[in-house]
Amino acid sequence: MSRLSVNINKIATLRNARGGNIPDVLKAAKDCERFGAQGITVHPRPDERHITRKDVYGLKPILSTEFNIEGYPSREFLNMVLEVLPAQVTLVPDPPDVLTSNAGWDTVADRDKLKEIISELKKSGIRTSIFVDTQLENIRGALDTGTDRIELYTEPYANEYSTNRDKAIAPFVKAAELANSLGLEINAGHDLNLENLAFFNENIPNLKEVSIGHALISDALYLGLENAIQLYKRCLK
Ligand SMILES: CC(=O)[C@@H](O)[C@H](O)COP(=O)(O)O
Ligand SMILES: NCC(=O)COP(=O)(O)O
Repeated sequence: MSRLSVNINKIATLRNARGGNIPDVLKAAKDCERFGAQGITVHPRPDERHITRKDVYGLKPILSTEFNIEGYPSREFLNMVLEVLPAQVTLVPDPPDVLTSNAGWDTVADRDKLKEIISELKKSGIRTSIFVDTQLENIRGALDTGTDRIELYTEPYANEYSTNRDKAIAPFVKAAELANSLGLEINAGHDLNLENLAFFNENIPNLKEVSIGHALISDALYLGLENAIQLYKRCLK
């Protein structure tokens, strides 16, 4: 069964809109765990538009499930995660001003840089994952970086799902089969939702974990957080 890590960025977006502490991001993270989340994901960005450094430090001691921190590996980011020591760090190649993540790593061109960073993180006992698209050379290249896992960037799947879901899933199945054969573990995320998640999970062999934020928190406005988390988990059975 694949595990659900709830990305709480959007709860912080709402909080930051007024500058106070409503909603309380740390409490929301604990509530997500209580409602069944098997992990909490955050993606602190340099402008702290949602998750702040303070949130990252505040979350670590209170979480009882897997803490996954995503981000671009600037020296500042690396120093923070090496202090906080989450269970998993997901490296994402985002420039600082990007609206949201929109590409995976070029694992061939960035191999040496990724290798060095991944080795540093692994020495501290942190599991590593790198955000990648489905190009097979990027999956093969991921192996050379020494990463434990890849996170498949699922926006192209989500975009095509409603027009042709078989076509949408095909490159992901190929990428997952190759990753499995290389011994790379597989996570996935970006724009997964209640409509497209079950089909993705059914078709991707050995999918370890999905991280979902935007759609799940949006659904929670209508369904409530507990119901939303339970409905997403049902798609992962
Ligand atoms: C790597 C990834 O797909 C997610 O972390 C996504 O980038 C969420 O970030 P935002 O919430 O800032 O859009
Ligand atoms: N790694 C993907 C993630 O954490 C959440 O992405 P999204 O569901 O907000 O698109």
